[in-house]
Amino acid sequence: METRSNSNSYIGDVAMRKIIEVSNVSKEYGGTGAFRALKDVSLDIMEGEFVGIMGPSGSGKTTLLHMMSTIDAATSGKLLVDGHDIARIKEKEAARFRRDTIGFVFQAFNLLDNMTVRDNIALPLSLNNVKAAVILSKIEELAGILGIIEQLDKYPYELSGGQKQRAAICRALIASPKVIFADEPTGALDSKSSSEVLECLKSINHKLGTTIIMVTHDATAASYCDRILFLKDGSIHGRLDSDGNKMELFKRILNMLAVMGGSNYERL
Ligand SMILES: Nc1ncnc2c1ncn2[C@@H]1O[C@H](COP(=O)(O)OP(=O)(O)OP(=O)(O)O)[C@@H](O)[C@H]1O
Repeated sequence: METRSNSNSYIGDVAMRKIIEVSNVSKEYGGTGAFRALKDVSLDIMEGEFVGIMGPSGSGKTTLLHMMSTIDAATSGKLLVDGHDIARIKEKEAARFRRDTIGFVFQAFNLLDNMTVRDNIALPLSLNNVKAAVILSKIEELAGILGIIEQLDKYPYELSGGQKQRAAICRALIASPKVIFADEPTGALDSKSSSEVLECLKSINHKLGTTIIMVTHDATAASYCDRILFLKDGSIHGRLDSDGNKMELFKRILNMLAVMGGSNYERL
């Protein structure tokens, strides 16, 4: 995540590719001029980053996630995802683009209770007419990384919350998306399950190079990120970069939230 520039960035000699480019994006709900949930937001997210979005309730976190994940359209401004201007591509192509490029993880898991975990994970690729053998081997590989091999033939209601979320992450990854958008992925989990899920997200970020963008209220969850973007009243209020020390970053997050005025922070 970076401030705007016209070219890709470099670390050493390695070019960092922008996967998301948000330029002066605003979002108004209830018709133009009614309520500005996002105000002229600009940011870049680089391929392979694990980025957190924090801010008080109502600050625009989910709205920004919906804009970047193309769930909803911005009122003004420009948004490029993997170099594509979603507002300019036809709806049919946009649906395929989303399917191939983006994966979602939600607080409520959204698994189907009448299908096994394996079938839940396979669903996005089954709908894409991918061969069964390819799907099954991909599921084994991902379930190995996420530690849910033994849960594959169970039904979601037989799993713990953490196992359900790890299954949901597998499903989000099955079509090999470049970006995973996670909206409060640990919001419904106890602290042990939260850590397991966050370790899994970190692991897929490292092993598969998947870019992860995560909205969270939880400073511990955010401390797993490479960078954190803080929203307040629909604008970017601050940014923190990790130097690799999770505990140090956690303290800096708490300081940032204190400076921002955390009166409507429910869970810190
Ligand atoms: N569909 C909508 N119609 C009207 N107003 C909306 C809509 N969605 C969100 N808002 C308003 O926009 C503002 C930002 O909402 P958003 O959900 O993005 O905040 P948030 O930071 O994700 O909050 P929370 O942490 O409580 O989930 C809020 O004031 C909210 O009431």
